[in-house]
Amino acid sequence: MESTSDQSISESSSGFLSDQPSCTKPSVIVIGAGIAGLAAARALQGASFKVTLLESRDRVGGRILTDYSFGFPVDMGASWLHGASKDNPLASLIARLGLPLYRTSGDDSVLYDHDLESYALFDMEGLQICQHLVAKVGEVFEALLEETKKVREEFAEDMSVMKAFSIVMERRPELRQEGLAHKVLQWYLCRLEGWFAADADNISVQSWDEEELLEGGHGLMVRGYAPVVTSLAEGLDIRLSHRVRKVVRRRHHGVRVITEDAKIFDADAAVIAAPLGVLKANLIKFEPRLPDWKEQAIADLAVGNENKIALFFETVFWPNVEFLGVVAPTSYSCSYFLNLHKATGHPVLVYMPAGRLANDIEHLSDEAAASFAVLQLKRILPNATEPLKFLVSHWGTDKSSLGCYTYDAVGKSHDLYERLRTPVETLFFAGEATCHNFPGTVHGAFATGLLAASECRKQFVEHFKELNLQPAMADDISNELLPLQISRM
Ligand SMILES: Cc1cc2nc3c(=O)[nH]c(=O)nc-3n(C[C@H](O)[C@H](O)[C@H](O)COP(=O)(O)OP(=O)(O)OC[C@H]3O[C@@H](n4cnc5c(N)ncnc54)[C@H](O)[C@@H]3O)c2cc1C
Ligand SMILES: NCCCNCCCNCCCN
Repeated sequence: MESTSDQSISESSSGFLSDQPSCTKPSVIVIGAGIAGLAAARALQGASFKVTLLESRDRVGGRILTDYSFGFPVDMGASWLHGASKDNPLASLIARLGLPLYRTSGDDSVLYDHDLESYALFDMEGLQICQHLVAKVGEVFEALLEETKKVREEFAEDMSVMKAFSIVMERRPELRQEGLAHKVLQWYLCRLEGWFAADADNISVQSWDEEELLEGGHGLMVRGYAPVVTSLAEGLDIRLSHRVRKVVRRRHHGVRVITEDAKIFDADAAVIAAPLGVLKANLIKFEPRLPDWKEQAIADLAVGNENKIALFFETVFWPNVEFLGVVAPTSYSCSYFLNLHKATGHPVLVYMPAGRLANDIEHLSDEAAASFAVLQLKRILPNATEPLKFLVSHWGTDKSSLGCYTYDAVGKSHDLYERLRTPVETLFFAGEATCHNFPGTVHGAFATGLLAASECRKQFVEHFKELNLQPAMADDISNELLPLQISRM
């Protein structure tokens, strides 16, 4: 299947497009060993395909990255299961692996993965803000969001969430907040921007609430997400450090995939499970070019940024709450720290900037980024100690991600996710950016991997009748019902 120069090309694809039915196994190349690529590869292998997974990094998991250098797991990418219930496509796997969850929020919270059960908000002078004010401003924020729905019905043209807010404030001056309440409102906005990984002046008011939120609230993966990807990767033919640079659709021989060091892989089909950021930057060339509608979807979907700065301290010196926040006059200057001690018992705070702030911090050295996070902490807890160790993510500039996850930009339709997913001949597309219902999530990406596998199998099933290809849902990732282990109900 693999060869190393353009001159000596191995012809190992089964000749799917020839007239004769084939009795050799159909072959597929999956590009990208994130959760979507792993799910697709596993399901296709279970369906009797010969599967080769090409991964640019020297590890699997993609935007799932559990770091163990503190001596215990810390997720530097995804860390929540959004929708901690049996309806989640990942629930059965997580339950079977016995991975505990710590629920940080119930359903329908205005803060998505948090609620107001366990937190401490401070102003820049270190004064804690009374919970009554926080709850009251939360209600105002919800009212503002509700009012933006009326605005979008009135205007034919899309606009940003920020612009819609300002129209609402003009009309409903009683919703405007002054002084400390204004700063708390900015903090709510900062958390909305964190959820979408984009600034409110870039998020579409038409589409921001199109995604589906599964029931069950939001559960932190207490032992990290790594065991999920490790279990999916088991037994697969994964070629690490294989960065794909070209995908060629061939007339009679399926697909040829070429890596940056000129290795060539031929197969009957390919699943493209590389991140949208990578596709947008044209790091993978398609020959012939992808159809216009597909190129347009790649161009029009937007990728945001969110990073994590994990600070490992000798001891806990902060309040025993799930998160700490700093309010400020603009959402850009607000801060948010996740207290991992609450869920895991380890003295770690994770500072999470998003949008423009995440991009700006990503241009700093890791030391400067960690100092910036500690500075925000010292504003509210002047006796904060220096961390023993720190970790800094770089999702926006890492050329294997080039962004954190997808969001709906102003003037662009939510249908683009489906367009990005739609196959082109023998090319199937998977990944969070192809998920209409749950974009930007682990479970959404996982579901698209299974879907791509299922569509790929369907395309081949007629031609490979004799082989009796199995349904493209491997037994070990089926919907067996085991209960999730969840604390903080
Ligand atoms: C900071 C952060 C926090 C998040 N928090 C959460 C959360 O709490 N809960 C949640 O549900 N989701 C969260 N997400 C989103 C979630 O991580 C993603 O939606 C999901 O992991 C994406 O999976 P994927 O398989 O689509 O893409 P990826 O995981 O990015 O996989 C794509 C793979 O393709 C590889 N690749 C790239 N280019 C090439 C190439 N040229 N050739 C070969 N391989 C290539 C990459 O290395 C990668 O392994 C978060 C993301 C980030 C960054
Ligand atoms: N409160 C911390 C925010 C962590 N970000 C997780 C967001 C995961 N995806 C959101 C999907 C939005 N479409």
